[in-house]
Amino acid sequence: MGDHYYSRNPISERDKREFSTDIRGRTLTFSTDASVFSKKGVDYGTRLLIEALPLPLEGDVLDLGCGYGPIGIAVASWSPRSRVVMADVNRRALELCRHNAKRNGVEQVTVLESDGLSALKHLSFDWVLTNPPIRAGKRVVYRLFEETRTHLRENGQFWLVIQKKQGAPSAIKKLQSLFSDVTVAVRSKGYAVIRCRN
Ligand SMILES: C[S@@+](CC[C@H](N)C(=O)[O-])C[C@H]1O[C@@H](n2cnc3c(N)ncnc32)[C@H](O)[C@@H]1O
Repeated sequence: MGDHYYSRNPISERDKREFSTDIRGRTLTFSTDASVFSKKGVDYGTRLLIEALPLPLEGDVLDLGCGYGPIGIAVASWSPRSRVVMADVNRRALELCRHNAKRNGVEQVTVLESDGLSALKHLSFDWVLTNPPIRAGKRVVYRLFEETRTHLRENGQFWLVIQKKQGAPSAIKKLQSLFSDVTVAVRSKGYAVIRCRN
């Protein structure tokens, strides 16, 4: 069985890379590796989500399924008054994320292994941000939506990006069953950035 980008302990041969990229006018440098999502550069949907956010963010932010860290690190670098938790199941991604946070001089981040929000039971957030693990399946993704709902503060916002062909219309229906206000903030090339409020 091969690795997935959502394996807990990827075993595939290492393929370490480093790239620098301009995000919202700031240059960030990331290391990536085999068995990590979008290892060759920041994913189109991820970038669209970061560009749509009303930065700087204030308060407690969760980057759910952080991968090597582009969302949480970009947000932290723009939002000195935020506290950012970055969580993933993939240990190789978490190791890269810790390295990348340091590499980009971002200090207010905590990187944690967590299946959904299971290791974050005692925490609540003003912002939850995700490019969800579609390949892990609808059951996992919808569970992440449900867990987010219970950990989002009253005036909190949940932002995610999803492709139409990967089930955006049914994801929006699921989100509408959980949140009172679900809006498509941006659409581009078949991707939708969705904002949910309680
Ligand atoms: C589409 S990738 C996005 C990665 C990164 N945020 C980015 O934008 O490049 C989804 C991430 O969710 C993680 N993931 C999968 N299942 C998860 C779960 N049950 N709990 C937390 N993270 C999960 C994967 O390991 C992967 O890193």
